[in-house]
Amino acid sequence: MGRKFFVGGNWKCNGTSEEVKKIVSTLNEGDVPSEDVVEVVVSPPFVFLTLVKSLLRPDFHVAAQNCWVKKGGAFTGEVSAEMLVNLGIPWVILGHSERRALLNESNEFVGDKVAYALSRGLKVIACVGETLEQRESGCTMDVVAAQTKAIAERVSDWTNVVLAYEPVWAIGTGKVASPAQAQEVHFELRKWLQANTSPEVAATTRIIYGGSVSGGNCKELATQPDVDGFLVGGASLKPEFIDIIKAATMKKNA
Ligand SMILES: O=C(CO)COP(=O)(O)O
Repeated sequence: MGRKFFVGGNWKCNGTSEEVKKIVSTLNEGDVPSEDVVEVVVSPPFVFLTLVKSLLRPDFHVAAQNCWVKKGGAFTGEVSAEMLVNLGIPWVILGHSERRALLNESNEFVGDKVAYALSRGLKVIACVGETLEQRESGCTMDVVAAQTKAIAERVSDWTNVVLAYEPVWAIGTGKVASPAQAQEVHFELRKWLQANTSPEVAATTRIIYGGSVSGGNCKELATQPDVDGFLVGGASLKPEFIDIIKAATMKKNA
């Protein structure tokens, strides 16, 4: 089906310029599979985007962690999709659960952002995921389907979308979803795409997992048939990010 393994590193709101340079130099020295096997994208805070882009090895790419929902203008504190394009930043993460929860980004707002960013030529890592309460009350699929639906209603071409399943209860908690739990939701999401977009979109869209991914648990997660890569938080700031990128070879051999 040709879904190239995808590993994203979400640095969140971390780092000084010295720390950022150190992380980049570790990444640049890392021995990882070729671009044919794995697509690697790192996402520093806005203020470090150009620094990282200028220092980072050419086979790794850069993502912003957010962008504004429409054309720039009188929106103090926001960064527009046009600005990212202007700086040559190819990717943006949208709909991260931290923004949904802390900044009240609704499904519709995230859907609008995804559509606008794509329309400007950005590639999008769109995040979905349920809270612990939602999982425990048995509505995981309802939640992630509603989040995905708000995107699907606004987007017809999924070529430049990577869907990140990030259960909120697994983010930054050290409580990783089991490979079976991740596979179950990824399988259901793919089924949802099949029914609500097209069989082709379902077969080709990468669905990546995020939530306490580490050098220790990445291999087993990577062997799951519907896990097409990872969105890594904490571990993406450490040398073990290289090991997580290498999990791509598990997929090839799986
Ligand atoms: O939110 C995440 C990536 O976007 C996951 O964060 P952690 O890997 O730190 O749990």
